[in-house]
Amino acid sequence: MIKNLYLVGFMGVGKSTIARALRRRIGWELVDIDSMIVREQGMPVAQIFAERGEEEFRRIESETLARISEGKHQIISCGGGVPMRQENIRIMKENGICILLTASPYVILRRVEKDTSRPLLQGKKTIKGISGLIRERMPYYEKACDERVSVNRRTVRMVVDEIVRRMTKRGYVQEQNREQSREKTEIREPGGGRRKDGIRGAGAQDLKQGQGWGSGESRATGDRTQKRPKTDQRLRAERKSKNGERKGD
Ligand SMILES: Nc1ncnc2c1ncn2[C@@H]1O[C@H](COP(=O)(O)OP(=O)(O)O)[C@@H](O)[C@H]1O
Ligand SMILES: O=C(O)C1=C[C@@H](OP(=O)(O)O)[C@@H](O)[C@H](O)C1
Ligand SMILES: [Mg+2]
Repeated sequence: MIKNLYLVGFMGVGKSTIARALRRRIGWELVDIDSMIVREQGMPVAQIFAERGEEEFRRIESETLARISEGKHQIISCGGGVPMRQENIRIMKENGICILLTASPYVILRRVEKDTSRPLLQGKKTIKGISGLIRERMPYYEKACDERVSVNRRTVRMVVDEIVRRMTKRGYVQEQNREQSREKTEIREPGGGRRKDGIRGAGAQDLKQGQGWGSGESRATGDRTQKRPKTDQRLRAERKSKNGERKGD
């Protein structure tokens, strides 16, 4: 049995969001390395970069990764820079499976353009800037990962389904009753509001069910909001998207 599941990939690809949704689905502990660093250091990532420098952030990041990797059955959301150190790759390989989430520069740009918490993206929020950074990092990401999953044109639920499918195929988790497990993957926000990017409240840190919130994540194509189709239509669409992925990824 594997110990941990590590999510890696470029900034804004959705590692933290997917990790939270996966926790509901497979019931493992959730550890977001950046959140843990922020909590333990008592300041945001951007402030650590500004006051202590990137090297110090990387040292803390590696130390945190090593420490949490001693635990088991954890979904570990890594910061986008984790695979840049060979030592970090070694730790992940020794302690679990590493899944790389990928997205086009366009999707990344849309997700990070209003965000100010990622210091390495300041002044680089253009297709050219993001493409350049992705190109530099991709060899390290490839080296670290055991599986890669595209998030382009996929909702949080679709990405989670795909990861669970891969984990099940490898015998690392047992697939639960699909509809039951979906309940756990519902992502809600107060008032049931629908976000512009087509997912519901996936950015919220502390999501709880049963608080009179909206009825779950909407299905989206190309991150655009759509009315949620009926179940059999939904399953057909999902199968179609999986076929598309096999051809395209
Ligand atoms: N599948 C998705 N569809 C649409 N938006 C998403 C999806 N996954 C994540 N997001 C949004 O993208 C942004 C970045 O996600 P986040 O989980 O913080 O990325 P990372 O941890 O990889 O940097 C957040 O606003 C999040 O809500
Ligand atoms: O790619 C990187 O070097 C970084 C990614 C960030 O995390 P996310 O990938 O969750 O945005 C955060 O760790 C820090 O800003 C550095
Ligand atoms: Mg994150």
